[in-house]
Amino acid sequence: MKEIISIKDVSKKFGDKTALKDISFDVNMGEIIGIVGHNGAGKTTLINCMVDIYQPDKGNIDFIFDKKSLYDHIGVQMQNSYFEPRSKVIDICKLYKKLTNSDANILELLEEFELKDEAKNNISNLSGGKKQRLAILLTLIHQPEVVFLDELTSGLDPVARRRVWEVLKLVNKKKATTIILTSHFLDEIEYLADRILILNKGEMAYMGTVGDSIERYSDGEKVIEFQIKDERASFKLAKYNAVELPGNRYQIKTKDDERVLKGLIDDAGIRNLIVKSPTLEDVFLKIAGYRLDSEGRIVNE
Ligand SMILES: Nc1ncnc2c1ncn2[C@@H]1O[C@H](COP(=O)(O)OP(=O)(O)OP(=O)(O)O)[C@@H](O)[C@H]1O
Repeated sequence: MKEIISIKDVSKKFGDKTALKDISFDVNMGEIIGIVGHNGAGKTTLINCMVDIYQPDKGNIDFIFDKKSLYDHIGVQMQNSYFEPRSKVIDICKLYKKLTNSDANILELLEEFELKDEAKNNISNLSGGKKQRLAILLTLIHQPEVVFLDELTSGLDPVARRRVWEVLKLVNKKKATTIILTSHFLDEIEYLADRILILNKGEMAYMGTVGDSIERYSDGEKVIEFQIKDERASFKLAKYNAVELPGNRYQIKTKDDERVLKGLIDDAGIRNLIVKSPTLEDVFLKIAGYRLDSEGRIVNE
C-alpha cells in the first residue's frame, strides 16, 4: 500500500509540558486511522501538527504531495464548527464551492449526505446530527485526498452518530479518501478505523488494528457471566474463582472458556449465559493503567 503521510519522531512541548513525544507512523492511502486517548493525551495537538497549525519541536511530517499546497489536498473539521445560522444550507455549499474553485456536484453531495430536503433550510433549523453532516460535507467540497476530523460526533445521539459513520464510510469507499479522526467513542473507532493509534500522556502506546490490540492486551482472556440452575450448588463455583454479581449472577474470567463452561454445566448447571470477549475499551483502560471490576467500577490495575 502506498503511504500518503509519514510522521517521524514528532515531539511537541507547551512550556515544560510535553504534549507529544517521539510519535512515528505512516498513513496509507485510503486508510481510516482512529486516534484515541484520555483527555490531554495529545490527540488534537497531533492533528494540529499534521495540518500545519503547530510546528513540531522535533521530527518531520511529510505528505505525498507538496506541503506548500497542503490545504488544496486536505480537509479539516475541528471540534466546533461555526456557521452563520441564517445562511441557507445550499448557499453555504455554493459559497464553499466557489471559494475552493471546486467542480463538486453539490446536489449529488447533499443527496449522499441525506441533506437534500434541507437545501433551502436555514442552518439554525438543522438538528445537531445534520449540522455535523453538513460540516463534513463542506470539508469535502474541494475533494481533498485526506480529511482530518476532530471529535466529530461529540454531543450526537446514537442514531445521528451512526448516520455520520455511514457518510464517512461512503466517502472513504467511493473516493478512497484517507480519513484521520479522533474520538472518545471507542465503538465509533472500532466501527470505522482500519488502524488505531492509542496515545497515552503524549506517547504512542499502540498502533495497529483493533483486533490485534485486543489479542495483544487481553492475553486471550474471556469473561463468562451466568446464573446457576440450583443456588444450593453455588459452593461448587469456588474452584473457578467465580465472583458474585448483583441479581444472582456470577462472573468468571478465564483463558480456557471451553473447559470452564463444560465444568460448570456438569457441576452446577448454568442458565442465562453470556460469554464476553475483551473490547477496545478494556485495551484502552489497560494501557491507561486501569480496569473495570466485576461491578463495572473503574479501578487501578
Ligand atoms: N495551545 C496550548 N498551550 C498550552 N498547552 C496546550 C496547548 N494545546 C494543548 N496543550 C496541552 O497539551 C496537552 C495535550 O492537549 P491536547 O489538546 O492535544 O489533548 P487531547 O488528547 O486532544 O485532549 P481532549 O481529549 O481533552 O481534547 C494537554 O496537557 C494540554 O493542556
